[in-house]
Amino acid sequence: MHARNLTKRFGALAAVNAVDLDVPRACVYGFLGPNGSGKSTTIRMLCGLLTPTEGDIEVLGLRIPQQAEALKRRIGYMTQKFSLFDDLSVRQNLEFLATVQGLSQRAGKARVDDLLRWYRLDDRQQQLAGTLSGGQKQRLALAGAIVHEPELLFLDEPTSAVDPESRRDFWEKLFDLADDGTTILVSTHYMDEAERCHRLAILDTGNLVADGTPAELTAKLQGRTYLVRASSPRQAKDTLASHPDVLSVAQIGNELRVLTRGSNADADALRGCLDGTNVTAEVTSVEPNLEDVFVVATHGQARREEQLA
Ligand SMILES: Nc1ncnc2c1ncn2[C@@H]1O[C@H](COP(=O)(O)OP(=O)(O)OP(=O)(O)O)[C@@H](O)[C@H]1O
Repeated sequence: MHARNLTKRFGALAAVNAVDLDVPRACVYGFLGPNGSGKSTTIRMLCGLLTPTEGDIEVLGLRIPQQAEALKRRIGYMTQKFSLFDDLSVRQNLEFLATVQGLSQRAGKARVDDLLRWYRLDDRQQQLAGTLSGGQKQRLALAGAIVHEPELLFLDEPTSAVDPESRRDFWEKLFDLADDGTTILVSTHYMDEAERCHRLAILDTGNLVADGTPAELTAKLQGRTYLVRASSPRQAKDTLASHPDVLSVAQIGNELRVLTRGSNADADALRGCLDGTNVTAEVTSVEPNLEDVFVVATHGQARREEQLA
């Protein structure tokens, strides 16, 4: 799947701005970004639900939106709203979707039997979908999205409404699908989920601000992350945050995680910054993580906007 110069404007707002994307087959590709950064809008354009203002899209060898009709049967789409029929049973939901996707009654029944078993819903097949727990609804929605064995699956924040164990379980299912050759594009707010993806794109105010494997993205931040254990974390935080080379300081328990703008501000510079205050502190260099990548990627954009304003 490829997109070039993908742009969507709603009036004066560029919800998605000149985004280039390349998603390899059988890859779990993550889409990360703050609220309103354009993740859903991008996904909707890629699956042919929304027409771009500008740009070219090729999905599974088809030009989108021109060939969106031919794409429909080959993709699955699931959002956080799960789009289930609450008044139909678990089995009826899946059988309905199988019919909509053009499976014969026999093939549909066999496929639904398999899905109910794989997604551990076989003992609940007569239960109304509206009465399932969040995690069960999510499994049913995923089963529904893949009833026609799509080659490509779009998942728009599929785990927002479920507990951590259900999220983990859900991701196991995604990797099973990817192992079988399904390409998965998934948007998320959760760093632990982003960490699991084969590749990631970070969006901010409609712009693609970073992309690569999680390891590539974190490697770029080597030498910029520090842990500070201070006698007075709040005071140390205020002092460090005012240093021009410090991009962010986050308090985690009694420790501070400091992210610098470049390798100019090293551990000695941070210690120097706290000299002259009555705070005693221990500063150590730590490995960057994806949250750091996210902060850098989204801060950069905010800064550019400040400069433009
Ligand atoms: N149909 C529309 N008309 C006008 N503005 C829209 C429309 N759809 C989306 N937007 C705007 O485009 C921007 C991007 O929205 P989008 O839903 O793609 O973001 P998102 O990254 O998916 O956010 P979230 O994580 O909150 O779901 C937002 O400012 C939103 O208000």
